[in-house]
Amino acid sequence: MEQLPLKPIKKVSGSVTLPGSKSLSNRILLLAALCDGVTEVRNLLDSDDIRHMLAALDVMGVKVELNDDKTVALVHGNGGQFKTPSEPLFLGNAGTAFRPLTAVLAATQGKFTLTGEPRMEERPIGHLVDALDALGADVTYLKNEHYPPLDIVGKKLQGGTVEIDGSISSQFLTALLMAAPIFDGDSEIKISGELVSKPYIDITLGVMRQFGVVVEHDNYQVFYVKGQQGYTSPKSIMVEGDASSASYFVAAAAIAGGEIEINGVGKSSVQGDIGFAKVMEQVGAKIEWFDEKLIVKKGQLMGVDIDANAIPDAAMTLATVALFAEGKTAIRNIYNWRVKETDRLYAMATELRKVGAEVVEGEDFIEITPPEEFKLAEIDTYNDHRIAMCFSMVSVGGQPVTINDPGCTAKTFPTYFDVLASISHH
Ligand SMILES: O=C(O)C1=C[C@@H](OP(=O)(O)O)[C@@H](O)[C@H](O)C1
Ligand SMILES: C=C(OP(=O)(O)O)C(=O)O
Repeated sequence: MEQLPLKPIKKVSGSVTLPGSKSLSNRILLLAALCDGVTEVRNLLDSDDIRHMLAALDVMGVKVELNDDKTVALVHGNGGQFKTPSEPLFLGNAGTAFRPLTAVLAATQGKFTLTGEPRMEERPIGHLVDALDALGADVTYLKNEHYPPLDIVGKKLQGGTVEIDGSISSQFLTALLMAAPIFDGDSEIKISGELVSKPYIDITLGVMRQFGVVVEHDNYQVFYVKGQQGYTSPKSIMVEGDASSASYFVAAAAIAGGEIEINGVGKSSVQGDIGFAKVMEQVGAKIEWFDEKLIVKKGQLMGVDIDANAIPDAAMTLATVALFAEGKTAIRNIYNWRVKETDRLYAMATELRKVGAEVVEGEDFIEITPPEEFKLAEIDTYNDHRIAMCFSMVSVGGQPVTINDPGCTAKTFPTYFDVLASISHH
């Protein structure tokens, strides 16, 4: 296994340009494929999660031309006339590929098998499949009930009134919303359970709007989508920078100072994870807000107690910021950390203890008290990009640390450690 020893960092300064948002990239690619005609996608993310979506589109007969650094794509949409692939669609551990493709393929002609990495087979999809079943779709579990891999025999779906449980992942609702405009009739989608990760639904509705589909809703409880609409290509579309990826640089500047300019997200961001910068202001970071840029400086950091349900990905970064804040930090209402790339509550608690923090791991929360004395540790990353990126904060705080399997950042940010090195002073 590769290991990356990180030396203590004294100061960070300079400027970073964020790679494109994972959430936007995969939504845009799929909707562009469902259009007739060509869509130019600019600032596309080049990472594993996007590669899996691109590979799936390729074997289903959607032509996508990429520029040399794979950040501009010309997607030749074929109106959703997907070719039945001769082999299973392997989607890695990309939730933003697996869930939306499940719903869209269930509603288009063809036969598809969707598989993924071993961890994908442990990530639930039952709430989405239940809703698709209720709409008359033909989706079969190939191994364990409620989990991938899946067999899908796609067909025209009529729509109608359907319930979907929103309490484990917002991606199930996102998937159903993205498929609903290609149903034959209108849909009324009712949420059961408390809808988690709500800002991701705004990302979905925003991208659908850019592709010509307007969804009405009653306070995120009932969604109304007209059938037989199809999507209309915006011709050219820009992916804004990844707000979850921004969290590491916001945190680094807040911990180690100097000043960092973060280009690609700002006050006009459509991504909920921009809310992490607001949380960091509460923690003590000094932030200047521009439309598509942030300038962040160090501050006196204090532990906070927050409900992080709306920002599950970026909130992980707060768990390592907590190592350098005064007093206790509590991150609450994050049960679904347990069903992501790994059981993130367990993994975070375990690795934070290795560096000397006192940690309480609750069923849906984590409380962190910073170490009295840091311990030299090798951090296991559980094939979870965010654990690897979060624990680089230990070095940002002036402590040496070793990151095991640093290559796992390829899921969303393959160049992360190079970018961090480019702003680091030892
Ligand atoms: O829709 C999306 O793009 C995402 C939704 C969130 O998942 P959940 O809704 O499962 O919390 C988030 O954690 C994931 O990284 C991306
Ligand atoms: C939860 C994540 O990914 P996915 O899109 O696979 O759910 C993540 O990127 O933190």
